[in-house]
Amino acid sequence: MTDALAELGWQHAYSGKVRELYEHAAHPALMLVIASDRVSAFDHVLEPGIPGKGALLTELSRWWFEQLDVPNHLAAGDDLPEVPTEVADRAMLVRRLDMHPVECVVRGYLSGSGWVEYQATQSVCGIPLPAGLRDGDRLPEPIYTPAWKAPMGEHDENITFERSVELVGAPVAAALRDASLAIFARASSLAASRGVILADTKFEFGTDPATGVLTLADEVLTSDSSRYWDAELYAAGGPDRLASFDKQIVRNWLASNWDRTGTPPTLPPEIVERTAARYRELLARLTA
Ligand SMILES: C[C@H](c1ccccc1)n1cc(-c2ncnc(N)c2C#N)cn1
Repeated sequence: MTDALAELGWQHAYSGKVRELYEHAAHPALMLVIASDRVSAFDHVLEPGIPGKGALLTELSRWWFEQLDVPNHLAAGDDLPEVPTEVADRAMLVRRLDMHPVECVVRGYLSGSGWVEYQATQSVCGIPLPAGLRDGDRLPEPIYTPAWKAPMGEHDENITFERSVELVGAPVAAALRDASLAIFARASSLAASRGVILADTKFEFGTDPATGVLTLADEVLTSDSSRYWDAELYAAGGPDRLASFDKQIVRNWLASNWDRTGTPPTLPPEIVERTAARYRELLARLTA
């Protein structure tokens, strides 16, 4: 695949856990984001990949970009560089932005790093919350809980809104917050109409150097950048109420087959296929 990319002038620029970023010398204002079939859990990239995951999450990002009435980084126009057919269904051709070093996290429910911080401080990112909340509880209203983008391989660090002002300046910090909360409201409402809870998500924004417009970047509202729960399971309140729509099968299998030391075991074919089916199901339910 990399030969086909190189033959078309694409040069590898950056590797994430599950995605790659490419540049093109003849098209400096464009970049290519390619999603792999790799899946990560417990901070490990697991083997084997999940067939179709990259394409399914790319399709979900594209669909959300269409649903959201905000400027986004998807490239359009005539003189676009060719993308190899081998990766086309899991690739996004995007405009190069001046990226802001803030992970714009919005939480409608208390979970993950928010739950950890809440237990210690009864707040998240400096936002005080009611006492007595449990892991997975719905918050009185969605909260904006930014994080500082840590270097590759390190955990992002939850920061206060005031710290984000120091990082990007007051006007951009306020615009990031307002845009993130507005998009989350729209997306969580649409997901709810499909019986899916959008518990939390992470947006990334940049400023378009050609126009100065704040622009939604990266992947958007995928199950890699968001927590999606099944609304019926959540309402039932059972042990699966916080089951990640796509990764719970993997997490449950690892919990019973790995002691969390060393590298995780290879996933058996049945777990791989059931997980692939869940990715397909999530896309089908959200985009129905
Ligand atoms: C974190 C993320 C990433 C993606 C894919 C693989 C590894 C990392 N990333 C996105 C940019 C980026 N830079 C300039 N303009 C853009 N439109 C984008 C985007 N999207 C830089 N890094």
